[in-house]
Amino acid sequence: MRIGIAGAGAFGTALAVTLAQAGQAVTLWARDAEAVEEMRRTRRVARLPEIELPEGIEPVSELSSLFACDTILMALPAQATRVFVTEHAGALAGKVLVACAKGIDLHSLTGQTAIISEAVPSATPALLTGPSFAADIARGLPTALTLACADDGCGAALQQALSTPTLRLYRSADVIGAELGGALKNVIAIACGACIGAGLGDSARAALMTRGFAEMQRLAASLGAAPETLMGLSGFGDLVLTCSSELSRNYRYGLALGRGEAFDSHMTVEGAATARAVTDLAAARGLDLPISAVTARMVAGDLTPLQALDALINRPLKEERE
Ligand SMILES: NC(=O)C1=CN([C@@H]2O[C@H](COP(=O)(O)OP(=O)(O)OC[C@H]3O[C@@H](n4cnc5c(N)ncnc54)[C@H](O)[C@@H]3O)[C@@H](O)[C@H]2O)C=CC1
Ligand SMILES: O=C(CO)COP(=O)(O)O
Repeated sequence: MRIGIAGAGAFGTALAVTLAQAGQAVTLWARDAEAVEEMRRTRRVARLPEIELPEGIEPVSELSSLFACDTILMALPAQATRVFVTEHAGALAGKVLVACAKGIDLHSLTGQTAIISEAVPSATPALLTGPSFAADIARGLPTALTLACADDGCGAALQQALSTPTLRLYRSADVIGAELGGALKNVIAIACGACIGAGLGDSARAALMTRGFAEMQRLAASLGAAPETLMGLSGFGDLVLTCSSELSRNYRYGLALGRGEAFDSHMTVEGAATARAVTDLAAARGLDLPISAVTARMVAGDLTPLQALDALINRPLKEERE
């Protein structure tokens, strides 16, 4: 298996580092030729400046080098994947394409693997997701993720090839469930950050995580996910990590909203677009997802965190299981 990674941001680089340290040769592609030249010279990447790139990583800016690989990990931001795979559908034909982004595409309202399948029908789509910060993976801290693939043989081969001494992969055939868990938890993480940033307390955050998880389960079930997948690493596991750590950009973005502060617009915050996508999906399916809905309105600047709280806490009382 010849592994290429599209996107030399934090996550793409972290995966390249752990794979190279485990002895794999990795082609790491970035679109910016100058940045790649700098990576070659310094063996460092801007998004993970404290990490030295091992020898096994070849940074490239030529797409032909990336397309020479048979297995490509797609580590671009979620909203960039559709354009990339559509533009390069011919070169990607027949390849194994592993989606690593966590977000719902705003244009199609589908997950990353559906975008891949639509643009490149002959590719085999898979998904790598679960609780992990790029910095932890790159530093060699222990991490467990989900490798989801509808094709069992391909899933097993990817599980073997992408596991390293510090990165343990569990296999799943429920691609839809795994990708929804990873995408939807980012929306709830923004809500939790806003809650803490606005000084509403840890009890309110626990309520948001729990009721937010109920929303994730509701939407995922309506889109065909297996309930147990949401209980695993890609759903519950990643929700816990992202809603409770200031290493999360989604959580930090929420904190800034809660405090009324500005946030770095160059930072990848997947939950912002996905909150809008979730609102559209919920409307189309007649689902009530109040936390996701007020989060989308906070992101759009239509509600302050305190107005969002007001909207949530004054809803009609109901049974917990509803
Ligand atoms: N950073 C983390 O800890 C983790 C990130 N992820 C997921 O990985 C995905 C990527 O995140 P990061 O690497 O952290 O983001 P990042 O912001 O560090 O890197 C994204 C990279 O993609 C490049 N890029 C953006 N648009 C592009 C386009 N149209 N064509 C080509 N390149 C483009 C950027 O220049 C940048 O190098 C996100 O969906 C995120 O949720 C998943 C697990 C952990
Ligand atoms: O997905 C992640 C952790 O599993 C990374 O979270 P952020 O994108 O919020 O930084």
